[in-house]
Amino acid sequence: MGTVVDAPAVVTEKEVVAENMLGDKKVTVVFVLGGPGSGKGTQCSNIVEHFGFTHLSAGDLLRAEIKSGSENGTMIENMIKEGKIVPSEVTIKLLQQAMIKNENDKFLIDGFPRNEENRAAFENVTKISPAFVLFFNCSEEEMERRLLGRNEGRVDDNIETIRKRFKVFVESSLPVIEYYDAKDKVKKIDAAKPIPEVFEDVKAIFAPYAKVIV
Ligand SMILES: Nc1ncnc2c1ncn2[C@@H]1O[C@H](COP(=O)(O)OP(=O)(O)OP(=O)(O)O)[C@@H](O)[C@H]1O
Ligand SMILES: Nc1ccn([C@@H]2O[C@H](COP(=O)(O)O)[C@@H](O)[C@H]2O)c(=O)n1
Repeated sequence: MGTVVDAPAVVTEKEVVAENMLGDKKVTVVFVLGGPGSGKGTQCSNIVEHFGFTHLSAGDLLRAEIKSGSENGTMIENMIKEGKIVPSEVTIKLLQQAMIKNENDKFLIDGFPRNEENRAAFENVTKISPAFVLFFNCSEEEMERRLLGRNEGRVDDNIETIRKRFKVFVESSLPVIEYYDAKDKVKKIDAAKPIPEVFEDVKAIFAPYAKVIV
Protein backbone atom coordinates (compact mmCIF):
# COMPACT_ATOMS: atom_id res chain seq x y z
CA MET A 1 0.00 0.00 0.00
CA GLY A 2 0.97 3.68 -0.25
CA THR A 3 2.62 5.99 2.24
CA VAL A 4 0.32 5.91 5.22
CA VAL A 5 1.37 8.44 7.87
CA ASP A 6 2.76 6.82 11.02
CA ALA A 7 1.57 7.75 14.50
CA PRO A 8 1.72 10.07 16.30
CA ALA A 9 0.06 12.09 13.54
CA VAL A 10 -2.19 14.38 15.52
CA VAL A 11 -5.58 15.56 14.39
CA THR A 12 -5.57 19.21 13.45
CA GLU A 13 -8.07 21.73 14.83
CA LYS A 14 -9.71 21.81 11.39
CA GLU A 15 -10.35 18.07 11.48
CA VAL A 16 -12.00 18.34 14.90
CA VAL A 17 -14.80 20.51 13.49
CA ALA A 18 -17.82 18.35 12.71
CA GLU A 19 -19.08 18.98 9.21
CA ASN A 20 -21.58 16.15 8.79
CA MET A 21 -25.29 16.38 9.52
CA LEU A 22 -27.36 13.51 10.89
CA GLY A 23 -30.91 14.86 10.95
CA ASP A 24 -30.50 18.18 12.74
CA LYS A 25 -27.36 17.05 14.60
CA LYS A 26 -23.79 17.85 13.53
CA VAL A 27 -21.72 14.69 13.91
CA THR A 28 -18.06 13.70 13.87
CA VAL A 29 -17.31 10.21 12.64
CA VAL A 30 -14.00 8.33 12.88
CA PHE A 31 -13.72 5.02 11.05
CA VAL A 32 -11.62 2.47 12.96
CA LEU A 33 -10.11 -0.12 10.65
CA GLY A 34 -7.53 -2.90 10.84
CA GLY A 35 -7.29 -6.63 10.41
CA PRO A 36 -9.28 -9.08 12.53
CA GLY A 37 -7.71 -9.13 15.98
CA SER A 38 -5.61 -6.01 15.45
CA GLY A 39 -7.12 -4.53 18.64
CA LYS A 40 -9.78 -2.16 17.28
CA GLY A 41 -12.39 -2.98 19.93
CA THR A 42 -9.86 -2.85 22.76
CA GLN A 43 -8.62 0.62 21.82
CA CYS A 44 -12.15 1.91 21.06
CA SER A 45 -13.06 1.18 24.71
CA ASN A 46 -10.09 3.31 25.80
CA ILE A 47 -11.06 6.15 23.42
CA VAL A 48 -14.64 6.11 24.74
CA GLU A 49 -13.38 6.39 28.31
CA HIS A 50 -10.91 9.23 27.63
CA PHE A 51 -12.42 11.21 24.77
CA GLY A 52 -16.19 10.86 25.10
CA PHE A 53 -16.88 9.12 21.81
CA THR A 54 -19.61 6.52 21.34
CA HIS A 55 -18.30 3.20 20.02
CA LEU A 56 -20.34 1.52 17.31
CA SER A 57 -18.91 -1.83 16.23
CA ALA A 58 -20.44 -3.03 12.95
CA GLY A 59 -19.67 -6.62 13.96
CA ASP A 60 -21.38 -6.19 17.36
CA LEU A 61 -24.45 -4.63 15.71
CA LEU A 62 -24.66 -7.56 13.28
CA ARG A 63 -24.29 -10.09 16.11
CA ALA A 64 -27.03 -8.28 18.08
CA GLU A 65 -29.26 -8.47 14.99
CA ILE A 66 -28.79 -12.26 14.90
CA LYS A 67 -29.72 -12.51 18.59
CA SER A 68 -32.79 -10.32 18.14
CA GLY A 69 -34.36 -12.96 15.87
CA SER A 70 -34.55 -10.55 12.93
CA GLU A 71 -35.50 -11.87 9.48
CA ASN A 72 -31.90 -11.22 8.37
CA GLY A 73 -30.48 -13.17 11.30
CA THR A 74 -29.77 -16.46 9.51
CA MET A 75 -28.22 -14.74 6.50
CA ILE A 76 -25.96 -12.62 8.76
CA GLU A 77 -24.92 -15.63 10.84
CA ASN A 78 -23.96 -17.60 7.72
CA MET A 79 -21.95 -14.67 6.36
CA ILE A 80 -20.08 -14.24 9.66
CA LYS A 81 -19.30 -17.97 9.89
CA GLU A 82 -17.79 -17.72 6.40
CA GLY A 83 -15.97 -14.46 7.14
CA LYS A 84 -17.90 -12.76 4.34
CA ILE A 85 -19.12 -9.15 4.22
CA VAL A 86 -22.84 -8.67 4.86
CA PRO A 87 -24.66 -6.54 2.22
CA SER A 88 -24.14 -2.85 2.94
CA GLU A 89 -27.84 -1.96 3.19
CA VAL A 90 -28.18 -4.19 6.28
CA THR A 91 -25.10 -2.85 8.10
CA ILE A 92 -25.71 0.79 7.18
CA LYS A 93 -29.28 0.64 8.47
CA LEU A 94 -28.01 -0.69 11.81
CA LEU A 95 -25.30 1.99 12.04
CA GLN A 96 -27.72 4.79 11.11
CA GLN A 97 -30.31 3.64 13.66
CA ALA A 98 -27.63 3.43 16.37
CA MET A 99 -26.33 6.95 15.61
CA ILE A 100 -29.82 8.48 15.53
CA LYS A 101 -30.81 6.79 18.80
CA ASN A 102 -27.69 8.07 20.55
CA GLU A 103 -27.50 11.64 21.88
CA ASN A 104 -23.75 11.87 21.38
CA ASP A 105 -22.35 13.67 18.33
CA LYS A 106 -18.98 11.85 18.19
CA PHE A 107 -18.86 8.30 16.90
CA LEU A 108 -16.17 5.68 16.43
CA ILE A 109 -17.37 3.34 13.71
CA ASP A 110 -15.37 0.16 14.22
CA GLY A 111 -15.00 -2.45 11.45
CA PHE A 112 -16.74 -0.39 8.80
CA PRO A 113 -16.38 0.25 5.86
CA ARG A 114 -15.04 -3.22 5.15
CA ASN A 115 -15.15 -3.05 1.35
CA GLU A 116 -15.72 -0.60 -1.48
CA GLU A 117 -19.46 -1.32 -1.49
CA ASN A 118 -19.69 -0.46 2.24
CA ARG A 119 -17.76 2.76 1.70
CA ALA A 120 -19.64 4.07 -1.31
CA ALA A 121 -23.08 3.09 0.01
CA PHE A 122 -22.46 4.73 3.42
CA GLU A 123 -21.36 7.96 1.73
CA ASN A 124 -24.37 7.92 -0.63
CA VAL A 125 -26.96 7.09 2.01
CA THR A 126 -25.72 9.16 4.97
CA LYS A 127 -23.70 11.88 3.20
CA ILE A 128 -21.27 11.52 6.10
CA SER A 129 -17.53 11.40 5.51
CA PRO A 130 -15.09 10.51 8.28
CA ALA A 131 -12.94 13.14 10.03
CA PHE A 132 -10.17 10.56 9.67
CA VAL A 133 -9.54 6.82 9.57
CA LEU A 134 -7.67 5.18 12.44
CA PHE A 135 -5.82 2.18 11.02
CA PHE A 136 -4.41 -0.50 13.32
CA ASN A 137 -1.56 -2.20 11.52
CA CYS A 138 -0.54 -5.65 12.75
CA SER A 139 0.98 -8.84 11.31
CA GLU A 140 -1.28 -11.79 10.52
CA GLU A 141 0.83 -13.98 12.80
CA GLU A 142 0.13 -11.74 15.81
CA MET A 143 -3.55 -11.26 14.91
CA GLU A 144 -4.03 -15.02 14.58
CA ARG A 145 -2.45 -15.56 18.00
CA ARG A 146 -4.77 -12.96 19.57
CA LEU A 147 -7.93 -14.29 17.91
CA LEU A 148 -7.22 -17.88 18.92
CA GLY A 149 -6.71 -16.66 22.49
CA ARG A 150 -9.74 -14.34 22.62
CA ASN A 151 -12.06 -16.96 24.13
CA GLU A 152 -15.33 -15.06 23.73
CA GLY A 153 -17.12 -17.96 22.03
CA ARG A 154 -17.31 -16.22 18.65
CA VAL A 155 -18.31 -18.52 15.77
CA ASP A 156 -15.63 -16.94 13.58
CA ASP A 157 -12.66 -17.25 15.97
CA ASN A 158 -11.52 -20.60 14.58
CA ILE A 159 -8.51 -21.11 12.34
CA GLU A 160 -10.55 -21.92 9.21
CA THR A 161 -12.69 -18.75 9.41
CA ILE A 162 -9.75 -16.63 10.60
CA ARG A 163 -7.84 -17.45 7.39
CA LYS A 164 -10.91 -16.47 5.32
CA ARG A 165 -11.22 -13.20 7.28
CA PHE A 166 -7.56 -12.38 6.60
CA LYS A 167 -8.10 -12.98 2.87
CA VAL A 168 -11.17 -10.71 2.84
CA PHE A 169 -9.21 -8.06 4.75
CA VAL A 170 -6.35 -8.04 2.23
CA GLU A 171 -8.54 -8.24 -0.87
CA SER A 172 -11.49 -6.02 0.13
CA SER A 173 -10.66 -3.91 3.20
CA LEU A 174 -7.09 -2.75 2.48
CA PRO A 175 -8.27 -1.04 -0.73
CA VAL A 176 -10.66 1.07 1.40
CA ILE A 177 -7.73 2.15 3.58
CA GLU A 178 -5.77 3.00 0.42
CA TYR A 179 -8.74 5.05 -0.82
CA TYR A 180 -8.70 7.19 2.33
CA ASP A 181 -4.91 7.29 2.36
CA ALA A 182 -5.01 8.94 -1.06
CA LYS A 183 -7.18 11.62 0.61
CA ASP A 184 -4.66 12.01 3.49
CA LYS A 185 -7.23 10.77 5.97
CA VAL A 186 -5.43 7.75 7.40
CA LYS A 187 -3.70 7.77 10.81
CA LYS A 188 -1.71 4.56 11.00
CA ILE A 189 -0.93 2.96 14.36
CA ASP A 190 1.59 0.22 15.09
CA ALA A 191 -0.87 -2.20 16.72
CA ALA A 192 1.70 -4.94 17.39
CA LYS A 193 2.85 -3.19 20.57
CA PRO A 194 1.38 -3.94 24.03
CA ILE A 195 -2.09 -2.45 24.70
CA PRO A 196 -0.93 0.53 26.86
CA GLU A 197 1.74 1.51 24.31
CA VAL A 198 -0.75 1.38 21.46
CA PHE A 199 -3.04 3.62 23.48
CA GLU A 200 -0.25 6.17 23.99
CA ASP A 201 -0.12 6.57 20.18
CA VAL A 202 -3.92 6.65 19.96
CA LYS A 203 -4.04 9.36 22.66
CA ALA A 204 -1.68 11.57 20.68
CA ILE A 205 -4.04 11.40 17.74
CA PHE A 206 -7.18 12.11 19.76
CA ALA A 207 -5.69 14.83 21.98
CA PRO A 208 -7.49 17.68 20.16
CA TYR A 209 -10.85 16.09 21.01
CA ALA A 210 -10.16 16.50 24.72
CA LYS A 211 -10.44 20.27 24.16
CA VAL A 212 -13.82 20.14 22.44
CA ILE A 213 -15.64 17.94 24.97
CA VAL A 214 -18.12 20.10 26.92
N1 LIG B 1 -1.97 -4.65 21.69
C1 LIG B 1 -2.39 -5.87 22.07
N2 LIG B 1 -1.52 -6.79 22.49
C2 LIG B 1 -1.95 -8.03 22.87
N3 LIG B 1 -3.24 -8.43 22.85
C3 LIG B 1 -4.16 -7.53 22.42
C4 LIG B 1 -3.79 -6.22 22.00
N4 LIG B 1 -4.90 -5.55 21.65
C5 LIG B 1 -5.92 -6.41 21.81
N5 LIG B 1 -5.49 -7.60 22.28
C6 LIG B 1 -6.29 -8.80 22.55
O1 LIG B 1 -6.49 -9.42 21.28
C7 LIG B 1 -7.83 -9.88 21.16
C8 LIG B 1 -8.49 -9.16 19.98
O2 LIG B 1 -8.63 -7.79 20.30
P1 LIG B 1 -9.89 -6.96 19.82
O3 LIG B 1 -11.14 -7.73 20.08
O4 LIG B 1 -9.77 -5.60 20.39
O5 LIG B 1 -9.59 -6.93 18.25
P2 LIG B 1 -10.49 -6.45 17.04
O6 LIG B 1 -9.59 -5.79 16.07
O7 LIG B 1 -11.64 -5.64 17.55
O8 LIG B 1 -10.99 -7.85 16.48
P3 LIG B 1 -12.23 -8.20 15.51
O9 LIG B 1 -12.06 -7.41 14.27
O10 LIG B 1 -12.09 -9.66 15.29
O11 LIG B 1 -13.48 -7.85 16.27
C9 LIG B 1 -8.51 -9.62 22.50
O12 LIG B 1 -8.44 -10.80 23.27
C10 LIG B 1 -7.66 -8.50 23.11
O13 LIG B 1 -7.64 -8.55 24.52
N1 LIG C 1 -18.85 -3.89 7.99
C1 LIG C 1 -18.92 -5.18 8.40
C2 LIG C 1 -18.39 -5.59 9.61
C3 LIG C 1 -18.47 -6.91 9.97
N2 LIG C 1 -19.08 -7.79 9.16
C4 LIG C 1 -19.18 -9.22 9.50
O1 LIG C 1 -18.99 -9.44 10.88
C5 LIG C 1 -17.82 -10.24 11.09
C6 LIG C 1 -17.16 -9.88 12.38
O2 LIG C 1 -16.77 -8.53 12.36
P1 LIG C 1 -15.80 -7.92 13.50
O3 LIG C 1 -15.54 -6.51 13.12
O4 LIG C 1 -16.53 -8.06 14.80
O5 LIG C 1 -14.57 -8.77 13.46
C7 LIG C 1 -16.98 -10.03 9.83
O6 LIG C 1 -16.04 -11.05 9.59
C8 LIG C 1 -18.09 -10.02 8.78
O7 LIG C 1 -18.57 -11.32 8.52
C9 LIG C 1 -19.60 -7.37 7.95
O8 LIG C 1 -20.15 -8.18 7.19
N3 LIG C 1 -19.52 -6.07 7.59
